[in-house]
Amino acid sequence: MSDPRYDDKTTGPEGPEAPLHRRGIKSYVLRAGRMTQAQIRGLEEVWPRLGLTLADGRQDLEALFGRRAPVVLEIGFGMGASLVEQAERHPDTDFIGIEVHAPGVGKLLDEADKRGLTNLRVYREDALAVLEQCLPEASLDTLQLFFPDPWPKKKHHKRRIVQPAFVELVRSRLKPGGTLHMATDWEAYAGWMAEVMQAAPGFANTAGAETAPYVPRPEFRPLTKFEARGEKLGHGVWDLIFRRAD
Ligand SMILES: C[S@@+](CC[C@H](N)C(=O)[O-])C[C@H]1O[C@@H](n2cnc3c(N)ncnc32)[C@H](O)[C@@H]1O
Repeated sequence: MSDPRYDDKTTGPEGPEAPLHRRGIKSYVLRAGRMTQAQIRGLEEVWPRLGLTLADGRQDLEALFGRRAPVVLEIGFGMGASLVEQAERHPDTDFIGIEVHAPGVGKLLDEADKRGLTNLRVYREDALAVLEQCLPEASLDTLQLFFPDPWPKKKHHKRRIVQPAFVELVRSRLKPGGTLHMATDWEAYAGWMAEVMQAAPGFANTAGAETAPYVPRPEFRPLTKFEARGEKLGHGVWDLIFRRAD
């Protein structure tokens, strides 16, 4: 069955000027799916320790992690393998993941527990609500958005998470000098991201003149499930890293 997030049969170019109807429009589709025992264990047994909800309200991140450390937020971590890998590789950095897909949240929690990670917390919520309601201004060192749903059809472009209002919200949650790192294997979405970012006030592109607006694939970004899937399909990959400049 075709999936509108990837089905680009009627795609056509559209600029980033399309308005963001943030209220009521979702950048995701909730899919039903069977859960493995490990995923259920993650959601039931590990969630009370590492899970966060909108009802927890605005966070004090130093109090949450019990220390002052750089904070990385990842939106849409999928099954979470790359986020777990990063948290394990960087014990001196704190990580927050947001994902709406329950099996992915369960899998991430199960893995985080098995590896004894203490520097990772998870929301199973819409990332826009978490950004607005739970994360303080100027609190993040990095925000990662890896392989977001491309929504290729023109009529679905309004469901793309990267929109002018979204990046304005992201900017407010980044510390000055903090970075927004996006990656996609959809060339048209990469161009859209670049246009949105170049028009967004208060950001500077970190790309050098040779590769701008993109940066070479950074070695520190672990291969994600969707990147591997795109590679098999022969897709290219585009990384964009913009710094909050003010
Ligand atoms: C194409 S998948 C990529 C997953 C992962 N980053 C990877 O590269 O393997 C995009 C993910 O973003 C999640 N997502 C989309 N919009 C979201 C939102 N507003 N809040 C939280 N998660 C979202 C979807 O549920 C989906 O799992």
